[in-house]
Amino acid sequence: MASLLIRRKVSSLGVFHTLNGLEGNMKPFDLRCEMKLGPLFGVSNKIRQYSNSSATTKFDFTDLTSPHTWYPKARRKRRKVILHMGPTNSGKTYNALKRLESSPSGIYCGPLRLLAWEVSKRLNKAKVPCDLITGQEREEVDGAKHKSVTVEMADVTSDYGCAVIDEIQMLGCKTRGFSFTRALLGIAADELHLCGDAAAVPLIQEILKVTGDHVEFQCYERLSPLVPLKVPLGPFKNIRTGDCIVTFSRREIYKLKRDIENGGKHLCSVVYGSLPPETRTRQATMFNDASSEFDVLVASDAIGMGLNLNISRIIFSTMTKFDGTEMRELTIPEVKQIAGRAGRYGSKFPVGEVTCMDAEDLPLLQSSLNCPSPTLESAGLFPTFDLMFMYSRLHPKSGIYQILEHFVENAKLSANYFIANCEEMMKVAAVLDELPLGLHDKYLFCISPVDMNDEISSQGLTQFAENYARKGIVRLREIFTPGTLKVPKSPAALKELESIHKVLDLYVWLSFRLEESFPDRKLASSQKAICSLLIEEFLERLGWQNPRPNKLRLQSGSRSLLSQNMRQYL
Ligand SMILES: Nc1ncnc2c1ncn2[C@@H]1O[C@H](COP(=O)(O)OP(=O)(O)OP(=O)(O)O)[C@@H](O)[C@H]1O
Repeated sequence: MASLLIRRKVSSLGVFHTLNGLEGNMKPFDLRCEMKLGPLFGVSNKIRQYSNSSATTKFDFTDLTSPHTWYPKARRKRRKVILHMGPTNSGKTYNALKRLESSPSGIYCGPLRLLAWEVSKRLNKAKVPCDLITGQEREEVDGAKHKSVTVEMADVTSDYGCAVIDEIQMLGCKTRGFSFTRALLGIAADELHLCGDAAAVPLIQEILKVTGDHVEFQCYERLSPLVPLKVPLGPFKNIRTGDCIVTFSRREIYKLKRDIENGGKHLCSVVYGSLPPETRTRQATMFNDASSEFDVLVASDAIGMGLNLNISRIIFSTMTKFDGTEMRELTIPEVKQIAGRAGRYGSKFPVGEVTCMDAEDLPLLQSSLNCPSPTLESAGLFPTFDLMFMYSRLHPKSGIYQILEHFVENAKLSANYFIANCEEMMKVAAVLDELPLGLHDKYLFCISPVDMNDEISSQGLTQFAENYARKGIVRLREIFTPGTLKVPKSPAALKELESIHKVLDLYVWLSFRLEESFPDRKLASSQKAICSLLIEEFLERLGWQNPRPNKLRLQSGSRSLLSQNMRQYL
């Protein structure tokens, strides 16, 4: 029987997650349904507690209109919520962390592993023992009553004196926003400090109207000026000490570093998302240290949040980035966030400057800095495990893929919320359904922050899929008549093909993502490409529609070469 407090460790991905069993849905509940479900997972008393005994309305698992009721522990408190709102470099986080430090217990939830890492270091240094919990690591400190976590790891089952959620405007993020919403609604703290852009204020106020919390504001002004320059950088000889050139791919970072260092005047530190925190800190320290020769920084937008660096001038090498799906222009908040790193208060440079490498990018830079960030309209939401579990008991044949699909298609939401973009989760879900795992493990794998830009976690997941892909290829050789691609007709064989297809498809997708993020890696590209071609063959011959046309992005040269070689594998 499931206990109310489910606490598990998924060691293969280093994920630790706590979930409050039935977090309580205070909706009318069909008692017949309770009778059926309650004994199965030992929560009938809990359900009864939140159910209306006179109600006869059928319980609708896809009704997500009152997510605040999922967190009874937080609802039992009248939390004091302090909104620290203002531009970058205005001291919002500084003030919130001061409160956290002086509180008898607390939790910091940040958007980046590096920020969680910095806050835990800072608190421990200030003799406030603090655990560090992220998707990659769990470092426990003796006697710690404080935790510094990435927001996905926020604990909604414990009581805290103080909690800080940094960069709260990210609750509008399509993919990760739901974790910020969960932390906002679910953390049971006497004081909850929210730091971020003022664009999130109306939405947060709306969301908190129903929680009974007491809301206060602290508004901030930038602590040092930021000056947009009217001229672009021009040639690399114009680079000077304290410059930070921002670009969005690792390949481009190293190319810029080479180009600048070839000029013979500067050495460059580099900072990007997938560097281990220790390495990033070393690179940042070298750059911050006036006596070091590394006086220029080349970085990705990983410097955009929270990091305090001695940057005098931010130079955008481009104003477009690939966001995992397409190339697009930087958004206003992204431009502000990155530009805001120049001239940090207390750094060597009291005034920050910002420009672009190319003159044609200047108008977009200027307009983005001059416009207020668009007001956030809605926050991400994702059903809790309890809701999925209950749904699965009534539909025992559904895998997690189908359950997710059902929730995405049928979720009922209030105007303040949108359902999280589950595209990536569903790709993982499709593979998980082929594996002998329980629903809870599958759920954890799906919502785990497997950062596909992080080499270790993405590689882990890819290897996981690869093993199954290999088995799939072996099986394909058995199913197909050697030398031909004649498709068997029996429903069982077709079903099997469909599941092999799912695994191969996921494997190929993961491999391409991995290669995109880490171009230096030598992946087994021929095997990957063969999988890709097999998938296309299946789709064509079975008349299935390719759900992601053009996503596999096989170059045409290697395509025809592999097409020739493919038959030997069948
Ligand atoms: N009262 C203060 N005394 C000393 N240093 C301060 C004070 N307020 C802020 N700072 C310093 O100013 C810098 C910017 O502060 P902080 O990181 O809190 O800004 P922020 O508004 O959260 O910015 P961002 O949104 O860009 O992360 C930090 O280096 C911080 O330590």
